[in-house]
Amino acid sequence: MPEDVAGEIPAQQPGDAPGVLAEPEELREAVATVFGAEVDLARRYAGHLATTAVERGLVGPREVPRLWERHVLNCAVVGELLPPAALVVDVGSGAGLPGLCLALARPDATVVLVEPLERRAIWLTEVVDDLGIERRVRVVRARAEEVAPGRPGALPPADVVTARAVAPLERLAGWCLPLARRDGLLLALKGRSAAEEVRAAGSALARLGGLDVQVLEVGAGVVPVPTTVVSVTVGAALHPAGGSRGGEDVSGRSRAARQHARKPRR
Ligand SMILES: C[S@@+](CC[C@H](N)C(=O)[O-])C[C@H]1O[C@@H](n2cnc3c(N)ncnc32)[C@H](O)[C@@H]1O
Repeated sequence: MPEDVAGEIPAQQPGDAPGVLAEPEELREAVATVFGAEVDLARRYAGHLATTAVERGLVGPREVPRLWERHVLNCAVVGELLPPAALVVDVGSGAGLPGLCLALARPDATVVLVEPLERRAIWLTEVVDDLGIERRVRVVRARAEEVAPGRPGALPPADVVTARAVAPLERLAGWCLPLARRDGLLLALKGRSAAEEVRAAGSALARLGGLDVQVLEVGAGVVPVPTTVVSVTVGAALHPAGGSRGGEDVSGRSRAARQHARKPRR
């Protein structure tokens, strides 16, 4: 058991049946703040990361002791940037980072996890089913370019497109900005390279239709190390005809229905 994984609930080991992974004592308050009523589901997701994701090569075994701080919480705090009842498309989800963390931190959101690798998409589908959140999380096995407007597999325009560790900002923007509605956001989790990437990609972002590029820190005062996010707003140039979302989202619920939806069952 990793030294910093504490709690009454035994920690998971590769080879164990998926269960829960308790957060370290020093992160207990942060986890409760970020996940609220969904904390048990977050622990079960972390249990999957520590076992089945390691066994299937989605997560390195050395990441297990720092899953909560460096991965789950680091991603989940980005939930504070989502508008109410948002449709979120997470590009290159891998093991659900940040998409699944956001779905658990913000149960009012509907999340589409876009992941091209079959092994990862299968694992994501199994975890979504196990957590019982399939009504608000959908897994799409595709590259971002394949779900862009005009393609046969096009997704409805998202309020927010997220990505972590997928590609340099300029390439990422080329893939992600077309997936968002007009005035929607690309939120790219970028770490220390954020300001430098923004400088390097500046004129390309404008050419791609991105506006109001900002480097934000989220989770300050909640988690030990805030998360750095590059936020880019989608301008009218990308959606001259409007590009707003129609009546229904990927879950088949209207925006009004999502806004008034009660928290989904566990
Ligand atoms: C380094 S992993 C990061 C996974 C996860 N976002 C994380 O932070 O742990 C990059 C992921 O992006 C996916 N990917 C690469 N190119 C992509 C594309 N064009 N569209 C969607 N996903 C892509 C890969 O399959 C892989 O799962």
